Amino acid sequence: MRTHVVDHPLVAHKLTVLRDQATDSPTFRSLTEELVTLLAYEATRDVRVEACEIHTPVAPTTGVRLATPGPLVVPILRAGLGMLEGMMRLLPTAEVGFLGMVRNEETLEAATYAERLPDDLSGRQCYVLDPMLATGGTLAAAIRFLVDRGADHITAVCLLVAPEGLARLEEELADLDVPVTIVTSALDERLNEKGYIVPGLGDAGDRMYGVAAG
Ligand SMILES: O=P(O)(O)OC[C@H]1O[C@H](OP(=O)(O)OP(=O)(O)O)[C@H](O)[C@@H]1O
Ligand SMILES: O=c1cc[nH]c(=O)[nH]1
Ligand SMILES: [Mg+2]
Repeated sequence: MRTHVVDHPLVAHKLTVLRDQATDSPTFRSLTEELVTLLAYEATRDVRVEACEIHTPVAPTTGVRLATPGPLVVPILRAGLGMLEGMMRLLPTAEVGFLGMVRNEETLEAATYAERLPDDLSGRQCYVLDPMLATGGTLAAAIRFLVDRGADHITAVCLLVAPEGLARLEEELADLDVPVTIVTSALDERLNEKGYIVPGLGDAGDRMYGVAAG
């Protein structure tokens, strides 16, 4: 597994505003989109392309286009939904599949409550969107789900990751022979006793959409 922390002053600036508890929901949502577009530029460095012949108004030439089948973008509901538009700005022709997952805040175990994805992901490159990689339970389950369906290349885009979550992914996904890359704007210090990332930004879903029951 490879982890890439994007080192760019605009990423750091936007992340700082997201972390600030004084930032309101509309600002949080629009900054998330902007930040994800910057992360998406790095996350798509190895998006699959194929050669193609075209004619410019002046001469024939060889270029590249996205390979077929194209990438699948998978936001993890709820909070991953707030990252979708930022990603689609760079991959407007990508297909989108949805996974609804929630972490039990007592046990910290992840559960899947919704799934809307192609049945067969053979040969598909998948981009998973989830703002927070905390204990890693949610992302580990999501990645295994996609690989079990046939996905052969996984990139997860996360606003923030915790060292504990990265270690869990390394351990739980060690048996996969599919390349997994995590692209993030920061590797934070640790988790607190409630499984929240420190310093983090709080509950990403709540900050985007309001406090959810349960
Ligand atoms: O790494 P983990 O410890 O599994 O935690 C990370 C998960 O927690 C949050 O989702 P949450 O369960 O709060 O659902 P929500 O997006 O609906 O708020 C976050 O968006 C991740 O999906
Ligand atoms: O810090 C955290 C941890 C899990 N989920 C969040 O939204 N924030
Ligand atoms: Mg939440």
